[in-house]
Amino acid sequence: MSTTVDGIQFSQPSKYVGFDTITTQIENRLLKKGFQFNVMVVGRSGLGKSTLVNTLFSSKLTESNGRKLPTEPIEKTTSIQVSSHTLIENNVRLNINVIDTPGFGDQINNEKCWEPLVKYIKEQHSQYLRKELTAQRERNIPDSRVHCVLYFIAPTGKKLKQLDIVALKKLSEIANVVPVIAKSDSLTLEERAEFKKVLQNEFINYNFNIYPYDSEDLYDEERQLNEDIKSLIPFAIAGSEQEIEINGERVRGRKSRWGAINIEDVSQCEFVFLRDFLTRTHLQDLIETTALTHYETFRSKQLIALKENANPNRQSAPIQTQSQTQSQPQPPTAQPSQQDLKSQPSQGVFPPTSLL
Ligand SMILES: Nc1nc2c(ncn2[C@@H]2O[C@H](COP(=O)(O)OP(=O)(O)OP(=O)(O)O)[C@@H](O)[C@H]2O)c(=O)[nH]1
Repeated sequence: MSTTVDGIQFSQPSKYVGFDTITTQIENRLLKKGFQFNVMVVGRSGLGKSTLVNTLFSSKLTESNGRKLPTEPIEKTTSIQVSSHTLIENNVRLNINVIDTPGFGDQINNEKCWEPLVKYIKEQHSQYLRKELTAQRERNIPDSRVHCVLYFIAPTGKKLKQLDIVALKKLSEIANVVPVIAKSDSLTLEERAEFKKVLQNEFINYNFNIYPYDSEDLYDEERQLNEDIKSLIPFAIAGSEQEIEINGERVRGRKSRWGAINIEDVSQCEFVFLRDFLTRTHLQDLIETTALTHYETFRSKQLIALKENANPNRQSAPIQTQSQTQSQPQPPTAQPSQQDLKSQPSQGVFPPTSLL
C-alpha cells in the first residue's frame, strides 16, 4: 500500500520493516566479491597429491611437480609452487590457490624439510598483518593465508615416520591440518581399518592439533558432525581424474591388478567423505578458523613483541619464527625505535621484519 504526495510515492506504515533482507544483501555482496581458498598439499613425491586436488575440484588445477624419472636429480630442498584458479558454480566464484611442495620428504636426510612450509605459512600471516596495519589499508586485503594443509601419509600400514611426526606437529600448530592416507586402494579394507587405528593412536600420543577443533559456539548437530569427521580422520582416499567402466557404468575410478575401484563409492574409499568435508560442510569454517584462530595467534604474538621491542625499559627477547631459526644467515635488520615508528605515520606500525 502506498500514497502519493506532491508526486512522491510513500509506502504506508506496516509491521514489516524489511531488515530480514540483510541476509540477501550480505549474500549479494559476498557473491560479487567471491571467495578465496588456499590449500597446501604436503607429502612425498608420487603419493597422488596433484591427482587428489584435481579430483576434489573436478578440474585440472595442478600438474605433477615431482620427478618424472628416477634418473632426474632429487631436489635439495622443499620448494613452494603456487598455482591460482577460479572456479564458478551456480554464481559462486571460488578463487583457489593450490600450494604444492615438491621435494618434501624426497631427500636422503629429510630432517628439516618441513621448515620451508612453516616459513611460507608464517610469511603469509606476516604479509597480511603488514597490510592490515598500514594507515590507509586496502578495503579488501588479498588473502594468501593457508586455509588448509592436506597432509599425505604413505599407505605403509606402519607407525608414523619421524618426518611425519615432526611435520604434523609443526604444521598443526599454525594451520588447519587434514591428514589423509594416500593411495589407500593399495591396502585391503582390513589393512586400511587397522592402519587408520594405528594412526589415530599416534595422533593422540603425539598430541597433534588436528582440524576440526572443538568450540563452544557450535550447535549440537555441528558438534556431532565434527565428532563423526574426527572418527574418519585420516581419510583413506584414492584419487582419479579418469572415468572407467564398472558393471556397464561409467564412474570415476582406478583399475589395478587386483580389480577396479569406484572412488565415489563410500564402501570402497573415503574420497567422498573428504570432498564433502572440505567443500560442502567446512569450507567456510576452514577460512574462518584460519583468520580467527591461527592468524589471530600469530598477530597477537607479533604485536606483543613489537610493543615490548619498542619499549626500551622492558627486557624481553623478540619472538623468533622458524625462518629465523634456520641455519641460513639472515640479513641484519634494524629494529625500529619508537622514534622510527613515529617518523613513518603514513606507513602505519609495521612489525619489524626480524620478528616475522
Ligand atoms: N593407486 C593409486 N595411484 C594413484 C592415486 N592417485 C594418484 N595415483 C597415481 O600415482 C602417480 C603419481 O600421482 P601424482 O598425483 O602425480 O602424485 P604427486 O604426489 O602429485 O606427485 P609429485 O608431483 O611428483 O609430488 C600417477 O601415476 C597417478 O596416476 C591413488 O589414489 N591410487
